[in-house]
Amino acid sequence: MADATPTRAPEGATGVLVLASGDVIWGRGFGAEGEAVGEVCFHTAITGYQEIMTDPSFEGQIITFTFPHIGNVGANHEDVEANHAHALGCIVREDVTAPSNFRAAEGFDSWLKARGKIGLAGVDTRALTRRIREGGAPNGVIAYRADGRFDVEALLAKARAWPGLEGMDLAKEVSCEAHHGWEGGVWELGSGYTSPLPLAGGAGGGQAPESRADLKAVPTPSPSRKREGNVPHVVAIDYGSKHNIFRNLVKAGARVTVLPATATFDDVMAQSPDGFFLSNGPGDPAATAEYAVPVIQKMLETDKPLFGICLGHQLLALAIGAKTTKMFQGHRGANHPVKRLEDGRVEITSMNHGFAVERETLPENARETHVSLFDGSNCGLELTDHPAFSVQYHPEASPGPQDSCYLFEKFVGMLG
Ligand SMILES: NC(=O)CC[C@H](N)C(=O)O
Repeated sequence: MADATPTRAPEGATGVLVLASGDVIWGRGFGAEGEAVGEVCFHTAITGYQEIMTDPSFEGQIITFTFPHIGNVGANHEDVEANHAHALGCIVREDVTAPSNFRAAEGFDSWLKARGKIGLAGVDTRALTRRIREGGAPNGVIAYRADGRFDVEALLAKARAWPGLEGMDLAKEVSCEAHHGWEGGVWELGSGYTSPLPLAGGAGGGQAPESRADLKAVPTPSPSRKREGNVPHVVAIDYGSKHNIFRNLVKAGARVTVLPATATFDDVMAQSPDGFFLSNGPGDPAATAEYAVPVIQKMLETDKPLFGICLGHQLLALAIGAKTTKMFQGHRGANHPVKRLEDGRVEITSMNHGFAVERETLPENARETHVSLFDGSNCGLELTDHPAFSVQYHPEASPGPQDSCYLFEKFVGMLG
């Protein structure tokens, strides 16, 4: 890593990462040309780069993949967790090779390019990861120019001017615009996405990929259809949700209606829910809390069950008076062990968070249910006076292990 001086790119370098500290890391650009500023984090998952790039929780972040071979199974139309790619870009060790997989529809390079996302290859990702582990997740700019001409001073100024994720509300920006019904279950080998509920227009085989427009075309079931066929109705608040959460709720037997992050309590109740779901999402939970917490507090005044994941967990904690804090480097990977305190069982989980709930601030009516076996941080809570619980990790996997899928069944089972 060299000091930031306005230099020409070294021979062959078409991409660069400029950190706010002044570190300049050269590499080879791929995907879309351009530049983007955000927080640089690292992710330890070995598979699932498409799900990771499309996870809306990564809005505002540039992902360093610690696994050296990223992109070699290409990209397909199914492994997406939202209708857009949300991570700003990715940093990888080896160049992306031609895809080799029966499911690949195109290369990872062209997939990123079509979504305006920047890739940087040829980086010593171990050194960068060590830097993040020791110094915390830095702000930085990732840039790709095929002609290799960069104004490093300007990129550095941009990295330094970026205010950082703390205090930033991004949920509103990635949430859906209007409420819609969710259709479609989980993916299965051989059949693709299952569709336990009929799809709009009679199309079978799961929701169309990467098309929020298609989702909007699905008529929202009228509240009068609530409990139709004894299917419990979950109203989910979309703070930047991953699709696999909704697929798992459907698999567990629920009907799901998705509402925007800014939905009011009246909007929620107009859907006649049997239970509430609070989704994952990007940014600082304390910033999103300004409009989310009053709604959640009203939800807790009803007798209906509530379940939250990741940002949803943090927002539930804030709604009951606890506090959240920015973590030093965050947790992002598909192998994070978590201990379930009730019986000591260990769940290997998928994680992606940069903020955490401060356990000491949990009120008397909340009980900690899960802790991280990596650093002891809080990973779950339940209320003792209300049927509400939440987890910091991602039981829906995508990517990652499915040890914690039982939580969807637990929640839907509570809906009575
Ligand atoms: N995956 C998530 O929901 C992330 C929550 C929050 N934005 C965090 O980084 O901690």
